[in-house]
Amino acid sequence: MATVEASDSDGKGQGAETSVTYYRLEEVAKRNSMKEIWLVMHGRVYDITRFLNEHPGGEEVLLEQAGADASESFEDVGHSADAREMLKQYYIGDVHPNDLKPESGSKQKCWLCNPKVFWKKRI
Ligand code: HEM
Repeated sequence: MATVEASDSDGKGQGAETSVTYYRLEEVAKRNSMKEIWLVMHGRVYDITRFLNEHPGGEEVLLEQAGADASESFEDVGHSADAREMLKQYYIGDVHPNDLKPESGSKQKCWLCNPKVFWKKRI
């Protein structure tokens, strides 16, 4: 785990300072039980231990994703704006930059599916 001070200010002491804690994926992977459950979603780490019993979709689906990247499953369900808002209260930090991989489902991923990029590549 590493904590880095990030600042929105112009360096003159103005603006809100925030500190981000970075977690390695191997650290997240250890939190995979009912006792402690963390998830990664879109590069962010969430400690959802206290949410387990409250999840409207049940605890089983969360346990299946425990300690792993649940971005795709979360999006597949088509969670509401309320659900996305709820996420904030469980946020504990970001995935360490060295462990970040390109988001699956990104527009860049499938150039064949994107006519503009497809034609560019052919020329
Ligand atoms: C901390 C992360 C999550 C939060 C805050 C959350 C929140 C919610 C909420 C509020 C609902 C009610 C429906 C809605 O408002 O969209 C819901 C339903 C559901 N969630 Fe999640 N969820 C989370 C993660 C997940 C994950 C990782 C899965 C993985 C499969 C999942 C699967 C489901 C399912 C299957 C339903 C039921 C959908 C239905 O009955 O139509 N959720 N969740």
